[in-house]
Amino acid sequence: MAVLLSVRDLTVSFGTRAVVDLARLDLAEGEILGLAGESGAGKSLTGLTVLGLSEYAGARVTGSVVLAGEELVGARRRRLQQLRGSTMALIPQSPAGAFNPVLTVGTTMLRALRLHGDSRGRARQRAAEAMAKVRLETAHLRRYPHQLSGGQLQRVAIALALALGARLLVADEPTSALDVTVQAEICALLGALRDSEGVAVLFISHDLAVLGALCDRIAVMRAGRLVEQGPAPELLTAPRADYTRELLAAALRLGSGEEEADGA
Ligand SMILES: Nc1ncnc2c1ncn2[C@@H]1O[C@H](COP(=O)(O)OP(=O)(O)OP(=O)(O)O)[C@@H](O)[C@H]1O
Repeated sequence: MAVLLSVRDLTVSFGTRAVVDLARLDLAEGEILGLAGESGAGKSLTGLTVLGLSEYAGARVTGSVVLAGEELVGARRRRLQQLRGSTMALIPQSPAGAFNPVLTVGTTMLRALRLHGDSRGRARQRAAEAMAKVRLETAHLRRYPHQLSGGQLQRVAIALALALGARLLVADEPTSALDVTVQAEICALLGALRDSEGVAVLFISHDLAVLGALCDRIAVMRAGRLVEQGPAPELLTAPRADYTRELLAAALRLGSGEEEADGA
């Protein structure tokens, strides 16, 4: 499969402190790559940097991030704005904050599509098509964000990205605010969209069980650096790095602790 995203020698720094230092990370078209690691490992900043957003947080970025053949590090803000939506999109942890509360989600979607150059008719058609892809009725477009559940709103956020034509979704803990059943539904949806639409997903999570169920490959980060990466089943069953083994052991302990709590 063709490479969609190629990261090389990427550093992200605040002052003199480099919090991300990634030698090499690739993502193919139609691939789901999980980014794992404990809190503070630099996962979110890596995602934000791919989206061209970390400079807004005051970070300095060096190295190379090539998306669909185009260098993003040092690209003009206006160009990055165009690419966010048309080629790449953020699927946030809490989509409620990403939607304007006083507009119906349909109005938000139509405005975004019109901003990216669609006619009114084309925008309506695309919005309806995208809602079908995320398996939501178009009637939901007439609702306000607070009238939708967290899972439905997350689907609308994904629909908006698809309607705009995004090829890469950067999903930063997109299911951690949802209950377990809805979490599984959103993961299944992302897997289905990879298969049917060929979208690629950079899926950021500290939850190895979620990553194992969804991802084609997993990359493990620690203190800003890549510890190891590989196909998900191999990495989870035969990790090479001690740190990955520690993360897996911690996840297992957490899992068994939850079972005890459930059984109590
Ligand atoms: N705006 C900022 N200014 C200074 N340091 C920051 C800023 N944003 C993040 N950092 C630091 O960068 C490091 C990486 O943060 P990041 O949010 O990417 O970690 P993470 O792996 O996503 O963690 P979590 O799972 O808790 O979200 C942390 O040490 C954090 O304190």
